[in-house]
Amino acid sequence: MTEYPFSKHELTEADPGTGQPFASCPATSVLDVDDCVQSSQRAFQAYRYTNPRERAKWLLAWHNLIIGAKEDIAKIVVYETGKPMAEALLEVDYGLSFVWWFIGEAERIRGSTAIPAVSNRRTFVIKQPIGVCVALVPWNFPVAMILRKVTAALAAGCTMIVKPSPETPLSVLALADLAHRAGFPSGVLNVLTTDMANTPALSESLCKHPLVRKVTFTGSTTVGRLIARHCSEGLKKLTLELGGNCPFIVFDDADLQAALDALKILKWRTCGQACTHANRVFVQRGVFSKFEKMLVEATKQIRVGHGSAAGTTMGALTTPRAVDKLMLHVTDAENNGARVLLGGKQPEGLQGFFFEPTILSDMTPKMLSYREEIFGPLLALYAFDTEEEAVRLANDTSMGLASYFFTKDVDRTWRLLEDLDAGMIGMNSGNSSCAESPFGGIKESGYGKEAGKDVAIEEYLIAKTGTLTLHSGAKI
Ligand SMILES: NC(=O)c1ccc[n+]([C@@H]2O[C@H](COP(=O)([O-])OP(=O)(O)OC[C@H]3O[C@@H](n4cnc5c(N)ncnc54)[C@H](O)[C@@H]3O)[C@@H](O)[C@H]2O)c1
Ligand SMILES: O=CCCC(=O)O
Repeated sequence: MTEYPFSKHELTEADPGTGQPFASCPATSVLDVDDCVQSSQRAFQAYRYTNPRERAKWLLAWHNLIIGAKEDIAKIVVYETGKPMAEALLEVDYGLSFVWWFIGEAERIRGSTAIPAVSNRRTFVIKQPIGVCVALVPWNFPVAMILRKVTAALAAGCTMIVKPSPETPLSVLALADLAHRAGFPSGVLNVLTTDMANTPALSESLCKHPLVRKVTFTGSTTVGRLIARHCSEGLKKLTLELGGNCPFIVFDDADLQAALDALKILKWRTCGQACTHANRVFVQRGVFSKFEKMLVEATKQIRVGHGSAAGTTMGALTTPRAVDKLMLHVTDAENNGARVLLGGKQPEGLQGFFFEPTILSDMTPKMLSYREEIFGPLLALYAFDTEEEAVRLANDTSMGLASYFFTKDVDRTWRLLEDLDAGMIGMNSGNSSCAESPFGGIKESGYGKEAGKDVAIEEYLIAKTGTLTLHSGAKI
């Protein structure tokens, strides 16, 4: 890898599947921020005036290069995150869906015109790129999260600086290299890799730099609050995609197999590390025992192992701190009366950051896992009796990212769509994140939308109102 022009420090990456170092890359610091932002600002001055079709063509070239490098990118993701190869490949495909979507959006940015109450006036709103943007991105979907943010910004005519999580810088560097090869002018996409020690100061400095106009962050609510504080000083436009504490409700009349299939993905994929995952699984008492048994049987089929090993269906957690957190959740639940149906500890004979797929039953609102995002392979089962109780429990959280429910009752489906407090509602559906739909939460899960028609690209645009007075010839 070519040496990064600014920094002399190194970030060492560990393979979560072995716990051993496997690569290193530059660790930049606050001292590198101004040069980087200035480079993005210079690039912006030209890039903002490129024709949208030109931007779409560059995005298309990037899209095709990513397809060509899919296996290599996925392999990097396996070693950075711990996820199995099949999941890493799916992540690249998921990421590509955003590139494809924003290729189309680039040419569909629209303003508006109107005739106001003053008859000889005409008003119009034009949309322009906001300026230099910063993406602070997490480690759980390093490819998809970056592509979702960067392609929206670049389609809008903005330039972007990406600061990847210290755990996953290499996949981002690979994507940036492909963007360069796709023809994007230098400085349109810049990357500042860094280690954990430098992350807070570097992120703060990016958020507070006067030339940065927009920040987008995906990560925990705790860090999201900090970012909002940093951005408030310069009144920067901000998108926050934060934690979930997502409820998953199974009613007595549900198609249990469909609910199980959805839940398997919403809990075990990415080793439980997704903001949209089911954190609290509420099952109505009439089907509780049956569903519990189905779940345990299905979970026993999971093969935990290194992401690169054939047959692995669940990889390692990405960070060692996640293993400690899971132990804490299991101990807390057991101490408060939960039953461990499966797992509950680290598997034997595996090096690295592993945890057994764990199912806890007889959970109650007293428990830590009820209040906090688990972000790991721990499935917590709660029994309920009535729809009112299920809705009350589901909404009993400061978060509001996604909610899911399974029922065959159409009236109830509509009621729950209206009553559940979340930005995304899965109705007899599991994870429904896709490029075509707005992604984002309410309450402490953040604000702003990524993906979806018009709304996502709006996050990277400013609106300018023009008022023209006709001094002669006005017909109305
Ligand atoms: N919404 C998501 O997709 C998502 C992704 C990753 C992590 N998380 C949340 O994070 C928790 C665990 O992850 P973690 O242990 O890495 O948590 P964390 O809160 O330390 O970090 C979350 C993210 O923020 C970054 N970060 C940390 N401190 C920062 C700072 N001061 N300024 C800027 N960025 C900073 C990290 O590099 C990471 O990408 C999970 O429980 C989950 O709630 C959410
Ligand atoms: O974990 C955060 C994002 C997950 C998704 O895009 O579905």
